[in-house]
Amino acid sequence: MPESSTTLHLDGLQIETNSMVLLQATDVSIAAGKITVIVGASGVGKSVLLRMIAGLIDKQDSSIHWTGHVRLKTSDSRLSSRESSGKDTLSRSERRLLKGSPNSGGNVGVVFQQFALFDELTPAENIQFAIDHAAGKNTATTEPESLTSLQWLEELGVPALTPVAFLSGGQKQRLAIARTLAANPDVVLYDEPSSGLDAATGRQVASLIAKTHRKFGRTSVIVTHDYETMLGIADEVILFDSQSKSLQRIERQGWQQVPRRITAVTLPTPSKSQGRPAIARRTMARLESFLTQSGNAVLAGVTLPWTLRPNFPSWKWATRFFLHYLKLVGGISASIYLIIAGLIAGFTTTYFTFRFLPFRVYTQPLLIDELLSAIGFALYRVLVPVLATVLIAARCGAAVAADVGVKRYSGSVDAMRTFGIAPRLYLLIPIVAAMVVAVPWLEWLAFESARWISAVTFKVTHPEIGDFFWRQHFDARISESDGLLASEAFRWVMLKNLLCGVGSGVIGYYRGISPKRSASDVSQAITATVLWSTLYVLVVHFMIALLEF
Ligand SMILES: Nc1ncnc2c1ncn2[C@@H]1O[C@H](COP(=O)(O)OP(=O)(O)OP(=O)(O)O)[C@@H](O)[C@H]1O
Repeated sequence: MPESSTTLHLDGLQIETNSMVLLQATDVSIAAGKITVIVGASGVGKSVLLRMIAGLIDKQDSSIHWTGHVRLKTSDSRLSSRESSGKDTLSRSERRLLKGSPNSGGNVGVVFQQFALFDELTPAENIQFAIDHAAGKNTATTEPESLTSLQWLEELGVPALTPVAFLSGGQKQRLAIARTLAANPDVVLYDEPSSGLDAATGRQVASLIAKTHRKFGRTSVIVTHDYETMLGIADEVILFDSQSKSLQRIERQGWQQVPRRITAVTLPTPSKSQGRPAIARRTMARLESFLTQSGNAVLAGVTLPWTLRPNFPSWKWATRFFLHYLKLVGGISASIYLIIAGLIAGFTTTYFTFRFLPFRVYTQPLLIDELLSAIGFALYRVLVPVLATVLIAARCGAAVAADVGVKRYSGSVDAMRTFGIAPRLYLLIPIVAAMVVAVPWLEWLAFESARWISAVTFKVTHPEIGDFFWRQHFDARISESDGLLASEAFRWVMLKNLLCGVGSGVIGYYRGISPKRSASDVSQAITATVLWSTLYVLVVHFMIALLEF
């Protein structure tokens, strides 16, 4: 059996939330190559501790504060090379997130309670993703694994052809374990691996963890309140004591007493500020969150060009995510949506302009050619761009916010971080690139539909005049003499498309990626994206119109 030589040290660790202390300054070492089970009552802070060890809680996090250090130490000289070989793809804020944590290069893998799998990828692709991002790592385990993704699936008994969404809870759990191990981390953290499973399945999961631990040899840490299931496979047990708020190592002879020593968490008495009327508290919290998010939005806008530098760890995966987002924002449903919008705009402008022309019998013969070129001009330069980009901002911005929000809520974004990958690389940049490609395409579809229906409408309402006349005048002020693509009009339209598309994608991304504690946070992110991105698009059109005309 290969054995990990990596010990995990928690030095002077103190963790508190805004309302209570979870852990008093604590020093603990977690033995290399062993299974350590951390048990504690529900709500004592086990998941927060695990997220902290995994480098997923920023020291500047507004709701959880921690001090102290988490260190990985190998018994040979390989640690230093591991630390310096961590893939440097993280943005400044993400590097700050991992500062003080050992997980800057994917050294600590996490099997998340909610599995945190990528639903849009197949089971094999989920594992390949981990393998590709573990490649080149100088491992501290004695035998680096070189299984292929299909071998991992076979090893853990996960069906290769079933989409991730259709796997059972137990199969997802096994896939999550396989994916974490495939990334070749030194330390594997398991977050409540038996939660939500019946007793028999919980025991199966425990023996699977023991089996993979024996076979692949990592330092394993299981955080659980299900001591009955997990004590059976433990080498070491640490109690997260809710009274003393400390981590206490329990010697083997004391394990039988663990159930008695797990005591329910005492909820904190409300502090003075919490004693304020609920409405005042909620209003203050909302105002604070609004100001923080507005500040973050301005900062994100200013640093965007730097954030978008494409230093991908793998172009293959960047392309894979780009294609996912291209389908999401520019696929069939979005295309049909924009075609319908174009048809409505083209029909209404053409039909109603002539239908409600004042003193029609006299004015139409005089104005008909001018009116047609004005309709063409207005549709091309203003109406279709405004309509299309507003609809795209709402439809595609919401799709982006929903996709990223669900990834955030389900833990997939955290999973990416534990592989040492900044989410901006495979989420933000592919989203922006997909918008840059999709928005001109969707706008073109909308305009061509408007143009076509305008011709049909004119032909039906003016059968005596005919096609040629319509074409001659509708296009008169669109393409000008230097050809459509080289024309100034085209450049203005493209500028509006790109500004609106990129902005809507960025708003959707940042709304989606902000912390999500419940499903309603995801729906709020979607609503806010629709609101802010449509408003942003209208402002862009207004500002550009001032320059353009
Ligand atoms: N992001 C956060 N901001 C503020 N408080 C938090 C946050 N996450 C967790 N808490 C609080 O920290 C405490 C510990 O939560 P945690 O989820 O770690 O408990 P746990 O021991 O894992 O419980 P369980 O076994 O029921 O999952 C809870 O009171 C929780 O409300």
